Amino acid sequence: MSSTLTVTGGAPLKGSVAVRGAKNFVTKAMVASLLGETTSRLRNVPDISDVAVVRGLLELHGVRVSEGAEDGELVLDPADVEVAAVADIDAHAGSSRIPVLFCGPLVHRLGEAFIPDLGGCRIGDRPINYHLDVLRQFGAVVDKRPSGIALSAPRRLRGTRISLPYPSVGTTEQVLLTAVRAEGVTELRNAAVEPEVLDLIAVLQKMGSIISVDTDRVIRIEGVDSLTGYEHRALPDRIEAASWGAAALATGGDVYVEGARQPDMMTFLNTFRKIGGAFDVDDSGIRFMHPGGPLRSIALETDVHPGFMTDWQQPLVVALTQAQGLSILHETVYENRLGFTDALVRMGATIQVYRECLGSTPCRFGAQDFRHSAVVSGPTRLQGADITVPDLRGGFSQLIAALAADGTSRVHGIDLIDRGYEHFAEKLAALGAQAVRDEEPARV
Ligand SMILES: CC(=O)N[C@H]1[C@@H](OP(=O)(O)OP(=O)(O)OC[C@H]2O[C@@H](n3ccc(=O)[nH]c3=O)[C@H](O)[C@@H]2O)O[C@H](CO)[C@@H](O)[C@@H]1O
Ligand SMILES: C=C(OP(=O)(O)O)C(=O)O
Repeated sequence: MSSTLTVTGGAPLKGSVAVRGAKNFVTKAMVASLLGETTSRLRNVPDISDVAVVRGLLELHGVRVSEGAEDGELVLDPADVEVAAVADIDAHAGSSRIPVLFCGPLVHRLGEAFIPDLGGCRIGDRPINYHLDVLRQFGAVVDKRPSGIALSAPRRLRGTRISLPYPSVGTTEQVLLTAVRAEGVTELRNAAVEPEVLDLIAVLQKMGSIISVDTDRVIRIEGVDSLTGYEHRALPDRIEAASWGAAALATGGDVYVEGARQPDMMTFLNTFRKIGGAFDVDDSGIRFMHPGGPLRSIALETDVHPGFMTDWQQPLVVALTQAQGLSILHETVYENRLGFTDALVRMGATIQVYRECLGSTPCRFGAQDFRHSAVVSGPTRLQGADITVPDLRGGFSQLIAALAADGTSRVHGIDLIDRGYEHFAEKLAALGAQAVRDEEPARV
């Protein structure tokens, strides 16, 4: 089955929604529980499908996962971690990218690991060469097979000196989850320092790790012999929060996002204000508003933290279709994250996609054949359309376009949006949107 949302647009979103823990942190903290000798408790866990996928994979490896006393609390007991059957693991292939982070913890615990083919959003090639290179540096033997990757370690993994070619979030997490129980010290240069990475470091420190985050993207980890479980409240999802902010702006609305946290969203808020959006920060969240009057076009370049997040780009582009003049967009993190604009063009947006780097800094994709820059010309009225969502953020972006558009849209394949947006159809209803979810046979 695949789900469809029928959206009748044209009305501003107004009201309040709450965001819980970040998809891009919670799933990693769940994996970290594999490293502990005792039970972990993770709070503020959202009800999204990526959490369910990681839970299933942990359970296959013998971790007992149950709900805690508090709503959104997971209790993870790793007392009986075991080697899972490859056939069972195979069933998880293709649904999430998190399995690759099981490598270090499983190799420490069991001396071996099998990782299925990865899923996640198709927004580029998404190789895992950095991951495999760092695992080899720690002393793991990596064997690529048709259905996944088998890892083994003839002896305990050893700390090492690593310099990443690019500050990859996932590879930084791979290094952290592996180095904490390796023998000796690991020094990681050119590390990612996204807030979700820092929250993972906080979890690992609670478990007994010794990790310092130095200046200039250098992280030092002193390996220890054993770790305990942790208790932790996940940081809020700054991508979901920004997505609701973008939806408020594009629809001319006013949305209070309970749980949104300003320090993690500074760069988004600056951009939001430059476009002409207004916001108010209080102790419990952020209110995002369209203050009336025309929106302004901007030049926008995505980058690693503290730059403008690539995951914010897709939702915000819809607001740019409503801004006066030409906005220039340069996507520098993923080579193929502008495909979602095709549907926006069908809905009446004027967006031209280019292979050249249109930003101030030439990026890794400039010399290659990737359509990774765009010019958005506005404002244009959007019309409802039949859309099949291409990926998680692109899908939410198209949903925003449907909400801003005149007429009715049918948005197919919204199960992809369930990966990272908790109960979004209910939240839309709470904001006054006319959006009805129904199931239909999968489209082939
Ligand atoms: C589950 C999760 O947390 N996903 C986030 C994570 O993805 P993820 O951790 O997969 O993203 P990375 O930071 O690793 O990827 C950044 C860039 O490095 C490249 N690369 C990465 C690894 C590798 O082995 N080889 C390689 O070439 C990628 O193709 C991409 O061009 O960070 C991204 C960048 O903030 C976010 O958009 C994703 O939402
Ligand atoms: C790209 C994303 O996630 P993933 O890495 O899980 O595909 C995202 O959250 O936008």
